[in-house]
Amino acid sequence: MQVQWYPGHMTKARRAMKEDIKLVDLVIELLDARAPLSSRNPDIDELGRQKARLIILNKADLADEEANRSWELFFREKGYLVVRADSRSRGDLRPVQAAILEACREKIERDRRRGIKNRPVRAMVVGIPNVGKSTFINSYAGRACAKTGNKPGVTRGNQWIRLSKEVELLDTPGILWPKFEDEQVGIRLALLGSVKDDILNVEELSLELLSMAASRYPEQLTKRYQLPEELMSEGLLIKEPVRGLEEIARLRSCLLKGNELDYAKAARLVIDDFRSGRLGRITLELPEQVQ
Ligand SMILES: Nc1nc2c(ncn2[C@@H]2O[C@H](COP(=O)(O)OP(=O)(O)OP(=O)(O)O)[C@@H](O)[C@H]2O)c(=O)[nH]1
Repeated sequence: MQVQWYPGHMTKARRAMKEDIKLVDLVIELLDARAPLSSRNPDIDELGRQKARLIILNKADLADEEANRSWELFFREKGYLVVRADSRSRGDLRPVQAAILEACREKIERDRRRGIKNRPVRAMVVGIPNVGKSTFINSYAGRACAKTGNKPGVTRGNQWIRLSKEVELLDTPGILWPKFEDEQVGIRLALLGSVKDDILNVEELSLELLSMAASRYPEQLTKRYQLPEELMSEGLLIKEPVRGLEEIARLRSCLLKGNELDYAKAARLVIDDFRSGRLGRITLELPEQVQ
Protein backbone atom coordinates (compact mmCIF):
# COMPACT_ATOMS: atom_id res chain seq x y z
CA MET A 1 0.00 0.00 0.00
CA GLN A 2 1.29 3.47 -0.91
CA VAL A 3 1.03 6.22 1.70
CA GLN A 4 2.51 9.51 0.49
CA TRP A 5 2.35 12.60 2.62
CA TYR A 6 4.46 15.72 2.73
CA PRO A 7 2.19 18.70 2.08
CA GLY A 8 3.63 22.18 1.52
CA HIS A 9 2.39 23.48 4.87
CA MET A 10 4.80 21.07 6.58
CA THR A 11 7.75 22.97 5.06
CA LYS A 12 6.28 26.16 6.54
CA ALA A 13 5.70 24.42 9.89
CA ARG A 14 9.30 23.29 9.99
CA ARG A 15 10.55 26.83 9.42
CA ALA A 16 8.23 28.22 12.14
CA MET A 17 9.31 25.58 14.61
CA LYS A 18 13.02 26.22 14.02
CA GLU A 19 12.39 29.84 15.04
CA ASP A 20 10.21 28.97 18.06
CA ILE A 21 12.61 26.38 19.37
CA LYS A 22 15.27 29.12 19.78
CA LEU A 23 13.02 30.75 22.40
CA VAL A 24 12.71 27.78 24.73
CA ASP A 25 14.74 25.85 27.29
CA LEU A 26 12.73 22.67 27.04
CA VAL A 27 11.16 20.71 24.20
CA ILE A 28 8.18 18.57 25.25
CA GLU A 29 7.79 15.94 22.58
CA LEU A 30 4.41 14.24 22.33
CA LEU A 31 4.31 10.74 20.89
CA ASP A 32 1.30 8.52 20.38
CA ALA A 33 1.68 5.69 22.92
CA ARG A 34 0.07 3.30 20.44
CA ALA A 35 3.01 3.66 18.04
CA PRO A 36 5.70 5.74 19.71
CA LEU A 37 8.45 5.27 17.17
CA SER A 38 6.26 5.62 14.11
CA SER A 39 4.74 8.80 15.53
CA ARG A 40 8.18 10.26 16.19
CA ASN A 41 10.02 12.43 13.74
CA PRO A 42 13.70 11.68 14.42
CA ASP A 43 14.68 15.14 13.11
CA ILE A 44 13.59 16.49 16.50
CA ASP A 45 16.87 15.24 17.96
CA GLU A 46 18.71 17.63 15.64
CA LEU A 47 16.17 20.46 15.98
CA GLY A 48 16.12 20.13 19.77
CA ARG A 49 19.87 19.81 20.18
CA GLN A 50 21.18 21.65 23.26
CA LYS A 51 17.67 21.89 24.73
CA ALA A 52 16.32 20.01 27.70
CA ARG A 53 14.01 17.24 26.48
CA LEU A 54 10.93 15.47 27.76
CA ILE A 55 8.90 12.77 26.01
CA ILE A 56 5.18 12.36 26.72
CA LEU A 57 3.67 9.04 25.69
CA ASN A 58 0.28 10.53 25.01
CA LYS A 59 -3.03 8.68 24.54
CA ALA A 60 -1.59 6.08 26.93
CA ASP A 61 -5.21 5.35 27.92
CA LEU A 62 -5.77 3.89 24.44
CA ALA A 63 -2.60 1.80 24.45
CA ASP A 64 -1.90 -1.57 25.97
CA GLU A 65 -0.63 -1.05 29.52
CA GLU A 66 2.16 -3.60 29.31
CA ALA A 67 3.37 -2.05 26.07
CA ASN A 68 3.28 1.38 27.73
CA ARG A 69 5.70 0.12 30.34
CA SER A 70 8.01 -1.38 27.70
CA TRP A 71 8.07 1.87 25.75
CA GLU A 72 8.78 3.91 28.85
CA LEU A 73 11.74 1.68 29.56
CA PHE A 74 12.87 1.85 25.93
CA PHE A 75 13.10 5.65 25.95
CA ARG A 76 14.59 5.80 29.46
CA GLU A 77 17.35 3.48 28.34
CA LYS A 78 18.06 5.88 25.52
CA GLY A 79 18.50 8.66 28.09
CA TYR A 80 15.17 10.50 27.72
CA LEU A 81 12.88 11.55 30.51
CA VAL A 82 9.49 9.98 29.83
CA VAL A 83 5.98 10.41 31.23
CA ARG A 84 2.87 8.67 29.96
CA ALA A 85 -0.38 10.55 29.90
CA ASP A 86 -4.00 10.84 28.94
CA SER A 87 -4.03 14.50 27.97
CA ARG A 88 -7.78 14.74 28.24
CA SER A 89 -7.54 14.16 31.96
CA ARG A 90 -5.98 17.00 33.93
CA GLY A 91 -5.30 14.71 36.87
CA ASP A 92 -3.16 12.54 34.67
CA LEU A 93 -0.89 15.49 33.88
CA ARG A 94 0.24 16.04 37.47
CA PRO A 95 3.53 14.13 37.01
CA VAL A 96 4.32 16.36 34.03
CA GLN A 97 5.13 19.43 36.14
CA ALA A 98 7.66 17.45 38.19
CA ALA A 99 9.15 15.96 35.02
CA ILE A 100 9.52 19.43 33.45
CA LEU A 101 11.47 20.68 36.45
CA GLU A 102 13.55 17.52 36.48
CA ALA A 103 14.32 17.93 32.76
CA CYS A 104 15.41 21.54 33.34
CA ARG A 105 17.30 20.99 36.57
CA GLU A 106 20.66 21.79 34.99
CA LYS A 107 19.39 25.07 33.60
CA ILE A 108 17.75 26.05 36.89
CA GLU A 109 20.98 25.31 38.78
CA ARG A 110 23.04 27.25 36.23
CA ASP A 111 20.73 30.27 36.65
CA ARG A 112 21.05 30.00 40.40
CA ARG A 113 24.88 29.92 40.22
CA ARG A 114 24.79 33.03 38.04
CA GLY A 115 22.50 34.79 40.49
CA ILE A 116 19.55 34.82 38.04
CA LYS A 117 16.38 34.53 40.11
CA ASN A 118 12.78 33.85 39.13
CA ARG A 119 13.41 33.26 35.44
CA PRO A 120 10.85 30.64 34.53
CA VAL A 121 11.65 27.65 32.38
CA ARG A 122 10.26 28.19 28.90
CA ALA A 123 8.87 25.16 27.16
CA MET A 124 7.17 24.23 23.91
CA VAL A 125 5.16 21.24 22.83
CA VAL A 126 5.97 19.49 19.58
CA GLY A 127 4.55 16.49 17.77
CA ILE A 128 3.11 15.20 14.53
CA PRO A 129 -0.52 15.94 13.59
CA ASN A 130 -3.29 14.53 15.76
CA VAL A 131 -0.97 13.32 18.52
CA GLY A 132 -2.83 15.51 21.04
CA LYS A 133 -0.73 18.70 21.25
CA SER A 134 -3.64 21.13 21.62
CA THR A 135 -5.45 18.87 24.07
CA PHE A 136 -2.28 18.62 26.15
CA ILE A 137 -1.81 22.39 26.19
CA ASN A 138 -5.49 23.00 27.02
CA SER A 139 -5.56 20.51 29.87
CA TYR A 140 -2.19 21.42 31.20
CA ALA A 141 -2.79 25.13 31.07
CA GLY A 142 -6.28 24.54 32.44
CA ARG A 143 -8.12 26.67 29.94
CA ALA A 144 -9.17 26.56 26.32
CA CYS A 145 -6.30 28.36 24.67
CA ALA A 146 -5.52 26.08 21.76
CA LYS A 147 -8.00 24.73 19.25
CA THR A 148 -8.54 20.99 19.23
CA GLY A 149 -10.12 18.63 16.72
CA ASN A 150 -9.76 15.05 15.61
CA LYS A 151 -8.21 15.79 12.25
CA PRO A 152 -4.67 16.55 11.19
CA GLY A 153 -3.48 20.14 10.88
CA VAL A 154 -6.00 22.07 13.03
CA THR A 155 -3.45 23.86 15.20
CA ARG A 156 -2.49 27.54 14.47
CA GLY A 157 -1.84 31.13 16.31
CA ASN A 158 1.91 32.86 19.82
CA GLN A 159 1.89 33.67 23.42
CA TRP A 160 3.38 32.43 26.62
CA ILE A 161 1.08 30.75 29.07
CA ARG A 162 2.24 31.06 32.67
CA LEU A 163 1.74 27.64 34.21
CA SER A 164 3.40 28.22 37.54
CA LYS A 165 6.14 30.33 39.10
CA GLU A 166 8.65 28.07 37.42
CA VAL A 167 7.22 27.26 34.00
CA GLU A 168 5.95 29.11 30.93
CA LEU A 169 4.60 27.31 27.91
CA LEU A 170 4.38 28.54 24.34
CA ASP A 171 0.68 28.44 23.43
CA THR A 172 1.36 27.26 19.87
CA PRO A 173 2.67 23.75 19.45
CA GLY A 174 5.34 22.90 16.93
CA ILE A 175 3.95 20.66 14.24
CA LEU A 176 6.36 17.95 13.22
CA TRP A 177 5.86 16.23 9.93
CA PRO A 178 5.40 12.47 9.97
CA LYS A 179 8.43 10.74 8.59
CA PHE A 180 8.40 7.35 6.98
CA GLU A 181 10.21 5.40 4.36
CA ASP A 182 8.82 2.16 5.68
CA GLU A 183 5.35 1.09 4.53
CA GLN A 184 4.48 -0.32 7.96
CA VAL A 185 5.22 3.03 9.59
CA GLY A 186 2.94 4.72 7.04
CA ILE A 187 0.17 2.27 7.85
CA ARG A 188 0.49 2.89 11.60
CA LEU A 189 0.44 6.64 11.12
CA ALA A 190 -2.65 6.30 9.00
CA LEU A 191 -4.36 4.19 11.65
CA LEU A 192 -3.51 6.82 14.28
CA GLY A 193 -5.17 9.46 12.13
CA SER A 194 -1.95 11.42 11.65
CA VAL A 195 -2.22 11.36 7.88
CA LYS A 196 -5.37 12.42 6.12
CA ASP A 197 -7.88 9.65 5.52
CA ASP A 198 -8.65 10.69 1.99
CA ILE A 199 -5.25 9.62 0.68
CA LEU A 200 -5.69 6.11 2.06
CA ASN A 201 -7.29 2.91 1.02
CA VAL A 202 -9.43 2.31 4.12
CA GLU A 203 -10.15 -1.29 3.25
CA GLU A 204 -6.47 -2.24 3.07
CA LEU A 205 -5.86 -0.28 6.25
CA SER A 206 -8.60 -2.11 8.12
CA LEU A 207 -7.24 -5.45 6.93
CA GLU A 208 -3.79 -4.60 8.32
CA LEU A 209 -5.43 -3.67 11.62
CA LEU A 210 -7.58 -6.80 11.77
CA SER A 211 -4.64 -9.06 11.04
CA MET A 212 -2.50 -7.40 13.70
CA ALA A 213 -5.31 -7.38 16.27
CA ALA A 214 -6.08 -11.05 15.55
CA SER A 215 -2.51 -11.94 16.33
CA ARG A 216 -2.02 -9.82 19.45
CA TYR A 217 -5.47 -8.94 20.80
CA PRO A 218 -7.81 -11.78 19.71
CA GLU A 219 -10.03 -11.56 22.80
CA GLN A 220 -10.69 -7.87 22.24
CA LEU A 221 -11.62 -8.53 18.63
CA THR A 222 -13.97 -11.37 19.58
CA LYS A 223 -15.54 -9.30 22.31
CA ARG A 224 -16.25 -6.35 20.04
CA TYR A 225 -17.51 -8.20 16.97
CA GLN A 226 -18.62 -11.61 18.24
CA LEU A 227 -16.68 -13.23 15.40
CA PRO A 228 -17.32 -16.96 14.93
CA GLU A 229 -14.95 -19.34 16.66
CA GLU A 230 -13.66 -20.94 13.44
CA LEU A 231 -12.39 -17.57 12.18
CA MET A 232 -10.38 -16.99 15.31
CA SER A 233 -8.89 -20.47 15.44
CA GLU A 234 -5.61 -21.53 13.84
CA GLY A 235 -4.66 -17.99 13.01
CA LEU A 236 -7.12 -17.85 10.11
CA LEU A 237 -7.92 -14.20 10.63
CA ILE A 238 -4.26 -13.30 10.81
CA LYS A 239 -3.69 -14.82 7.36
CA GLU A 240 -7.03 -13.89 5.79
CA PRO A 241 -8.28 -10.74 7.50
CA VAL A 242 -10.70 -10.17 4.63
CA ARG A 243 -12.80 -13.02 6.07
CA GLY A 244 -13.11 -10.99 9.26
CA LEU A 245 -14.06 -7.82 7.41
CA GLU A 246 -16.70 -9.76 5.51
CA GLU A 247 -18.11 -11.13 8.74
CA ILE A 248 -18.13 -7.71 10.38
CA ALA A 249 -19.92 -6.23 7.35
CA ARG A 250 -22.54 -8.97 7.66
CA LEU A 251 -22.94 -8.74 11.44
CA ARG A 252 -23.17 -4.95 11.38
CA SER A 253 -25.44 -4.86 8.33
CA CYS A 254 -23.02 -2.85 6.23
CA LEU A 255 -24.89 -3.28 2.99
CA LEU A 256 -25.00 -1.67 -0.43
CA LYS A 257 -28.03 -1.52 -2.69
CA GLY A 258 -29.04 -5.04 -3.67
CA ASN A 259 -27.82 -6.36 -0.29
CA GLU A 260 -24.20 -6.58 -1.39
CA LEU A 261 -21.71 -6.24 1.46
CA ASP A 262 -20.31 -2.74 1.91
CA TYR A 263 -16.66 -3.44 2.73
CA ALA A 264 -15.68 0.23 2.79
CA LYS A 265 -18.30 0.97 5.47
CA ALA A 266 -17.21 -2.01 7.56
CA ALA A 267 -13.57 -0.92 7.18
CA ARG A 268 -14.37 2.59 8.45
CA LEU A 269 -16.25 1.11 11.37
CA VAL A 270 -13.26 -1.04 12.38
CA ILE A 271 -10.84 1.90 12.09
CA ASP A 272 -13.17 4.19 14.09
CA ASP A 273 -13.49 1.52 16.77
CA PHE A 274 -9.70 1.34 17.03
CA ARG A 275 -9.21 5.12 17.13
CA SER A 276 -11.86 5.66 19.78
CA GLY A 277 -10.70 2.79 21.98
CA ARG A 278 -13.93 0.80 21.50
CA LEU A 279 -11.78 -2.07 20.29
CA GLY A 280 -9.97 -2.01 23.62
CA ARG A 281 -6.45 -0.88 24.34
CA ILE A 282 -4.23 -1.65 21.40
CA THR A 283 -0.58 -0.87 20.76
CA LEU A 284 0.48 -1.12 17.13
CA GLU A 285 4.21 -1.60 17.64
CA LEU A 286 6.48 -2.88 20.36
CA PRO A 287 10.09 -1.99 21.05
CA GLU A 288 11.29 -5.49 20.14
CA GLN A 289 9.60 -5.27 16.70
CA VAL A 290 11.16 -2.01 15.68
CA GLN A 291 14.63 -2.24 17.15
N1 LIG B 1 -8.03 9.07 24.40
C1 LIG B 1 -7.27 10.15 24.25
N2 LIG B 1 -7.56 11.05 23.30
C2 LIG B 1 -6.76 12.12 23.17
C3 LIG B 1 -5.65 12.35 24.02
N3 LIG B 1 -5.06 13.50 23.64
C4 LIG B 1 -5.77 13.98 22.61
N4 LIG B 1 -6.81 13.15 22.31
C5 LIG B 1 -7.78 13.29 21.21
O1 LIG B 1 -7.04 13.25 19.98
C6 LIG B 1 -7.61 14.13 19.03
C7 LIG B 1 -6.55 15.07 18.48
O2 LIG B 1 -6.14 15.96 19.51
P1 LIG B 1 -5.53 17.41 19.22
O3 LIG B 1 -5.17 17.98 20.55
O4 LIG B 1 -6.39 18.18 18.31
O5 LIG B 1 -4.19 16.99 18.42
P2 LIG B 1 -3.06 17.96 17.79
O6 LIG B 1 -1.77 17.24 17.94
O7 LIG B 1 -3.13 19.34 18.38
O8 LIG B 1 -3.51 17.96 16.26
P3 LIG B 1 -3.11 18.94 15.05
O9 LIG B 1 -3.79 20.24 15.31
O10 LIG B 1 -3.67 18.18 13.92
O11 LIG B 1 -1.62 19.06 14.97
C8 LIG B 1 -8.78 14.82 19.73
O12 LIG B 1 -9.95 14.13 19.39
C9 LIG B 1 -8.46 14.64 21.21
O13 LIG B 1 -9.62 14.60 22.03
C10 LIG B 1 -5.36 11.37 25.04
O14 LIG B 1 -4.38 11.44 25.79
N5 LIG B 1 -6.21 10.29 25.10
